[in-house]
Amino acid sequence: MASVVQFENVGLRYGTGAETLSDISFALPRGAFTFLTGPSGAGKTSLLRLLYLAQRPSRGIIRLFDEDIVTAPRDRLPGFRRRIGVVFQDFRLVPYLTVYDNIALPLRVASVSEREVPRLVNEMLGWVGLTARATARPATLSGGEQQRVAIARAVITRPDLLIADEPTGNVDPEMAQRLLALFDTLNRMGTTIIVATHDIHLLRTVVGAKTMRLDRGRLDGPPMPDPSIVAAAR
Ligand SMILES: Nc1ncnc2c1ncn2[C@@H]1O[C@H](COP(=O)(O)OP(=O)(O)OP(=O)(O)O)[C@@H](O)[C@H]1O
Repeated sequence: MASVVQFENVGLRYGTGAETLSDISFALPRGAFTFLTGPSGAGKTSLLRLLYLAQRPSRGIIRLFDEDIVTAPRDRLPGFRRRIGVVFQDFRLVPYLTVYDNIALPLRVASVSEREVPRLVNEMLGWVGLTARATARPATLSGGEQQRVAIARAVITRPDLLIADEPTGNVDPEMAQRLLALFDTLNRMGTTIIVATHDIHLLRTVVGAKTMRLDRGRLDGPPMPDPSIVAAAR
């Protein structure tokens, strides 16, 4: 597989208005760690929605795992989705399930043996510092705790592609570092990662990560190494 993600001249228009995304072309090689930045309203969430197949482009070609997902038959889409972990900006936890069962959900969807589930879920609970809240329901958690559940749920199956929309927006800097370290570990095991963020401090934390910048629906250029990291390496 040459690239996990490939966009060629992708455009997205909601309704009849102006294009929200225009002429988007980039590739994410397997194992890449990429930050997507840009001002509010630039189109970051829209680009991620195209990536996790919640939205079809108005034009252009999108390939995921070397397959054209725009022309792929509908029954192929669940197979693509199972290989993708998503951390949504608004978390989207299942309100009537406990923290434990929210995190276990993707394992159960993937029919992982129930004997394996406790070990995997408890490991993730430890990583995100929520062991003591395993039996709580999402509504009783703080925003930052909900965000950590959302992250644990997204990474527990070790997806081929992890897409995260402002995954550290609700946590303190120390927890942000810890979550980034979790992403970094996953990345070293082969997961391709794309993280949309406003947080410029975050961009400096992952050595080797590249940054793509969106401005009013257009990419500034191909993925570039973060200049601060290049400078630090010299
Ligand atoms: N479902 C939709 N229907 C119509 N317009 C939309 C829809 N979703 C987003 N937009 C518009 O598309 C533009 C880009 O929005 P998007 O949420 O992708 O930006 P963003 O860069 O993620 O912003 P933020 O950093 O504030 O989350 C905005 O002008 C927004 O109003």
